[in-house]
Formats: sequence, structure tokens, C-alpha cells
Amino acid sequence: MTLESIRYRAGSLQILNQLLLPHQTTYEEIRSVQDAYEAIKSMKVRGAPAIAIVGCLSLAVELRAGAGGDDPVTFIRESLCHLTSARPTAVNMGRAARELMEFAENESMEKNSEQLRESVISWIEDMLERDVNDNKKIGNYGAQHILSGVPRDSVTILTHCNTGSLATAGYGTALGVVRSLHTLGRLKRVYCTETRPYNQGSRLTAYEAVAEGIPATLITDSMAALTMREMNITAVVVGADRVVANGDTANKVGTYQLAISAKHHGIPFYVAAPSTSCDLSLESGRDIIIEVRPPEELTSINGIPIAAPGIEVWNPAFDVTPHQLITGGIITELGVFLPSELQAALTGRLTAL
Ligand SMILES: CSC[C@H]1O[C@H](OP(=O)(O)O)[C@H](O)[C@@H]1O
Repeated sequence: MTLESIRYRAGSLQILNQLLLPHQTTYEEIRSVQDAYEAIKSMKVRGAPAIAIVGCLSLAVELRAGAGGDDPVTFIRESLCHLTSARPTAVNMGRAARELMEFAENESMEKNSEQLRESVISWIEDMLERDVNDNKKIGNYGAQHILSGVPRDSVTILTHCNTGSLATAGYGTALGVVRSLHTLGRLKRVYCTETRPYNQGSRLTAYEAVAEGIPATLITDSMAALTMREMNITAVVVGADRVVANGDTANKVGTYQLAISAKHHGIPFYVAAPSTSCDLSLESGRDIIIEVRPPEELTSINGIPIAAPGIEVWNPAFDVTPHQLITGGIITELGVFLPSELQAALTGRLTAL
């Protein structure tokens, strides 16, 4: 059973409010682009692929209700620009916006407003189906690559944040690799970090693993290096919010130090991400904008203060792992590539951002 973070049918969209997990399973209606913007900004829905999916589906819901009137192109452009501004580091929403806008402008040359709305809705629904299919390929490619490198019957993985059904179109990226290993009967255990301050690991990844009977152990972020030394970790597999041309990768804060520790312990470090999380328009990680989130997300949990009042806070939501530390490879729906191979592998698959 994979958890449904998103429920969509023509004209209707609901999201699982991830701020309430694991204690409450509550779905909320998304009736407009603004509803989606607020859900993404507040992280009721999160995860680079899921952000793009919810953003675009909210547009489809409004278009089905006739939004944009006689000028749907302007409505579409303004909506996509607004949605892209919600969270700046993950590239998926910006990529989808760029590609959808190009499509809509081309279609508007030969279609009336009603036909254009239908055509754009179909484009969005096709994108959802493609993302679902791509996720499964990532899981399978990643599992095969990791298994090819180990003589042992089963493997132990360490992962960070949440990259499963709650962050994607369903199967997951890094957690999709774990799912594939588990389905193959080759997963001994996955260690998941709690991932402060939003606790994607303890609240979301642990929730998915327990729901599916995946053998998982929760650790604090500070236990990761000791776990790599003591627990015979086969590979570290994480997700991505933006992989750039040289393979540098922005991902949940804490990923960089995991990569350093993996290097020290001689453990292969993998990034799992669809090609839609890649941005070849940026040369290196220095060019990636890192979202800084509100201090309260670090100084309190469920509204309960856990830090000294008045303390200064720095709360970057992501950090950048240099490509030199991504020693296992970048796992995509097209295969597993070394960072140095990525640009060639993706050129032609990706439209320029
Ligand atoms: C496949 S999800 C990718 C990525 O998104 C997460 O960030 P957030 O929870 O802030 O949206 C995390 O960095 C995952 O690795």
C-alpha cells in the first residue's frame, strides 16, 4: 500500500495535510491556485515532484471551471508564476511552469479559449501519468545498480528526509529505491534520519515504512555518522530538489554532511531524482537559491517552544552536495549516471529552463 498524498479526478483535488501526520490523516480540498500556493508554502504538501503536481493540478481544477474567461493564457501565466514563487529551491514546479507555458502559447495560436483550457488540462494530466511511471523506473534502476555492486544477499540503506509516496506521484525516488529493494526481498534494513526541523523522516518516512512493513530504524540526524560506522551500511540514497549541470545537488539540509560522512566511511552515496528535478541551465551548486524558512519551525514543535526564547535562528531548508561526493551516482528514470555523465545523458530529454 503506498500512501496517497494527492487525490485527483476531473475538477476535484484533495491533498493529505502532511503537517498533521503521523497523528492525523486529514485530506483538504484544493479549489484554486491560491489554495495550492498556500498548501505548498506552508508545507502541507511538500517534496519537489509533489509540489509541481499539486500546483499544476490546482490550475487544471480552475481551468475546468472556466477560469481565464476569454484570455486563459494570461491566467495560466500568472498562476504558474505565482505557484513557482512558493518554494524557490525545488526546480520541478518552475520546470513544469516553463514547459506548460510554452505549450499553452503554442496551442493558443489555433484553439479558442474553451479548446485551450481542455488542451492544457490534458497536458497536466499526462504529466501526472508520466511522473508516476518515471518513479517506478527510478526505483528499479537504483535497486539494480546497488545490488550489482554487492556480493551479499541483502543490503542496508541509509536515507534522509522523505522521498516516498508523500513527496512524489506515488512510488517515490530514494524511498522508491528502498521499496524496490524490499519488493525484491533484498532489503535487510533502511535507516531513516528524523530530519530536523520539519521531521520528514520521523513523521513521514517512518509512517510510510511502518504502513508497508518495510524494515526500518529511525535515528536522529546526529547518529548518522555512527550508524555508517557501526551498521554495515551498503549505500546512502537521498532525493533531490535541484540537480545542476555538473551534478551538484540541492537537497534537504543535512544531506551535505551525510555525503561527507559517507565518503569518510567508503560508502557509495546516491542521489535519486527524476530528470524533471534536473536543471541544466545552472552550471554549479553555487547558482542554486537556498530557501530559508521561518525560525519557528526550528524553535517549536506543534506550537510547543523547544528553544530558549530570544535565541537567533538560521533555518536553511536545503544544502548543496558537491558532485565529487556523489560517488554512487545519480539515479534517474533514464538510468544511473555519474555526475560527469549527467549533462550528456539528459540533453535532449530536457527543455531548456
Ligand atoms: C522526492 S522529494 C525531493 C526532496 O524534497 C524534500 O524537501 P521538502 O520536504 O522541504 O519539500 C527533500 O529535500 C526531498 O529530498
